[in-house]
Amino acid sequence: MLSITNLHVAINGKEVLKGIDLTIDRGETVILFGPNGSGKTTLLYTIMGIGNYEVTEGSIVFNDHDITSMPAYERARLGIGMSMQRPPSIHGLTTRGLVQMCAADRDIDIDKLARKVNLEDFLDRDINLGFSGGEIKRSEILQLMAQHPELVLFDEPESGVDVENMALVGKMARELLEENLHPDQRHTMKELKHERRTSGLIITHTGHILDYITADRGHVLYNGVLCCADNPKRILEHLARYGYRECIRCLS
Ligand SMILES: Nc1ncnc2c1ncn2[C@@H]1O[C@H](COP(=O)(O)OP(=O)(O)OP(=O)(O)O)[C@@H](O)[C@H]1O
Repeated sequence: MLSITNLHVAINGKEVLKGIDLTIDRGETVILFGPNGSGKTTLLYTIMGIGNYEVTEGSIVFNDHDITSMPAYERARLGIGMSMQRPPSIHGLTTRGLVQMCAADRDIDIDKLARKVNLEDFLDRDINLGFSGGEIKRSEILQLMAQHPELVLFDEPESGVDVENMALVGKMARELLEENLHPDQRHTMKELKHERRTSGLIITHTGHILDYITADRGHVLYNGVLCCADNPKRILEHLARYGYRECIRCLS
C-alpha cells in the first residue's frame, strides 16, 4: 500500500525530515505522535504532495506507483485523501462544489452524506468560510466520504473540536477506515480485517481518536526522525507519564 524509504524533506533549505522509513499495509491504521515542530504535518503534506516541501532524498511508493514527484491531484486520483488541521477557506467555492469535485465521477448523494455529519445547511456556503472548528472537521470528513480514498491522512482530527463533535468525527473516521465491517456470527474480526482496503495515518497529540478507531501501530516522530514503534495506547501512556524525554535517550 504505502512504502516510504529514506525520506529526507527540506523547507526553504532547512532539513525537517531526516530519513523516514515507514510502511503501511492495506487495511492498517498507524498513529503518529511527536512534539510540536517535529515534522508530523510535513510528513503528511509530503505524502499528499501539497505545499513547499522539497524531497531531497528517498522515495514514496503507493500501490506500486512511485508518487514522490507526482502532483497532488494525481495522488488523490490514485486514492490518497487528507484531512488537514487548518484547511483554507475558499471564496466562491461552495461546500457542495468541493464535495462534488472530491467525488470525481463517483455517483454520490451529497445531501445524504452531508446529513450524516450534520452539514446539510452548509452545502451552499463557501467552503470553511466562517466555519467553527467542529464544522471545519466535519466538512473535511464529508470531503473524504465523497472521495472514498484508500489511504486516509488525518492531521490532528481532535484539534478545535468539542466533545460532542469529537464523537461524531470519531464515528465517521471509524466508518471511513473500518468500512462499516463489523464482526458477526459468520465473520470474525480477523477475517474482516483482511477484507479492509482502507489504511490510515493519523497525527494525534491527545490520543482521543483512539477512543473511536482501532489502530494497529504507533510511532513517535522526534526532530525529523521516527524513533519508536509500539502499541499506540502504550505509547500514549508512556508520553503522559514521561513526556518526550525518553525519545531523546532512545535516539542517542
Ligand atoms: N513554510 C515553512 N517555512 C519554514 N519553516 C516551516 C514551514 N512549514 C513548517 N516549517 C517548520 O518545519 C518544522 C516542522 O513543522 P511541522 O508543522 O511539520 O511540525 P509538526 O510536528 O506537525 O508540529 P505541530 O505538532 O506543532 O503541528 C517546524 O520547525 C516548522 O516551523
